[in-house]
Amino acid sequence: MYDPPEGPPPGWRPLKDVTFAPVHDEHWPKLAARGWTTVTSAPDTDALVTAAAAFFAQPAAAKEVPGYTHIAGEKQLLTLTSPTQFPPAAAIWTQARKLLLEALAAVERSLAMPPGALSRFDGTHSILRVFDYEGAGLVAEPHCDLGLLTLVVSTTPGLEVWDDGWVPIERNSIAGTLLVGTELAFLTNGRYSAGRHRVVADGPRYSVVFALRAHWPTPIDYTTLSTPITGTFAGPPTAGELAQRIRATRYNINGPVEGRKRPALAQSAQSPANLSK
Ligand SMILES: O=C(O)CCC(=O)C(=O)O
Ligand SMILES: [Fe+2]
Repeated sequence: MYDPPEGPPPGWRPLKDVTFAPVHDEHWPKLAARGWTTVTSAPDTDALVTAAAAFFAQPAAAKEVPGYTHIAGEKQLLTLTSPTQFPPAAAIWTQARKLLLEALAAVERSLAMPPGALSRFDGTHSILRVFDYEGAGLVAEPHCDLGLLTLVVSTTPGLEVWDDGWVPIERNSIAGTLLVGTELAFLTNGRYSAGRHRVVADGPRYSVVFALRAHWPTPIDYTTLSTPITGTFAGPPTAGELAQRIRATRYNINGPVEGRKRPALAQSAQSPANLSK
């Protein structure tokens, strides 16, 4: 069988070398090529996990709060849309957001974008999720995240990332994993790939997932995003319209199981070129 060559199409300029302290220099290029890399330091989530475990251990009636979901046999999760919604999460929210904004600044430098070209999408649409996985086996199906960048920190290995095969990235003791979301793949005109991942659990596992998502009202300035490295591109006028186009091509992996029986959506449906139409 013929395997197409790896790498950008002819004529694309290479990304600039950048240094981002929490990622080993030799690991950084994986972020663009595959959409994931490991970080050597991440916020300490112990206190948040302890508080969340106490919350999850309560009877169902006590958990009827906004953002709580239970998928029987698979997981319980708490989705926070602001840092004050669950006070034990406030410090992690601040630290994770800072780490991801710094990573985004490194992405800007690697693409010869002016400072702020991507980090200006920061706003009030980011989320923090705490998961209590109770099932075994595949507890989060393969997917790419919606947003700009995601940080995953867990108590037990389980996250797997795609690299021509599933890589159980948390089996080596790592501080956390950085994932590229579909919004960032689009805003870099595909120079950063969205990181495909899934969760395979072999016992109880807690994870803290901070997803930096583009602020919906922010206009997308294609002149600033188009550089000699990204090339020229165009698409929806605002981050909100971009998010809606991405959502229209996918389903929520943390939703009810019945809604997830559809075959995995073709990656092409989410390619930057398709989203710009
Ligand atoms: O729990 C995890 O490690 C990852 C969960 C995930 O991929 C997601 O919620 O998008
Ligand atoms: Fe995810």
